[in-house]
Amino acid sequence: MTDETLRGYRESIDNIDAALVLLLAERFKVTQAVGRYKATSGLPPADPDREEKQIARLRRLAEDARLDPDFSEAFLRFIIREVIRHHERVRDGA
Ligand SMILES: C=C(O[C@@H]1C=C(C(=O)O)C=C[C@H]1O)C(=O)O
Repeated sequence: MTDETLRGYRESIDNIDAALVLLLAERFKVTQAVGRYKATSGLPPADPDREEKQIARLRRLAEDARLDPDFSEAFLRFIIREVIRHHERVRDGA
């Protein structure tokens, strides 16, 4: 690999990281709206059935994309944990 090749790879990594942050920001925008809806409707912050369906779907997608499904599951669970924390805060009026 040359320095020029490395520079090109890193340019791509920078773009991908930027896309990931923008996608996450959009996801949290939507989940915060869901949190407000749940709080006003008396629904619980977490929905384990929905989570398991999402995780199973993501694992299948990861396998198709040749990405480690365990890593994908851990990543999604990390995000969902943060979403539920937000929902609890909204429910508690914090
Ligand atoms: C966003 C929701 O709330 C929680 C967060 C989820 C997520 O981030 O994917 C999924 C289920 C819920 O535990 C939801 O119920 O749809």
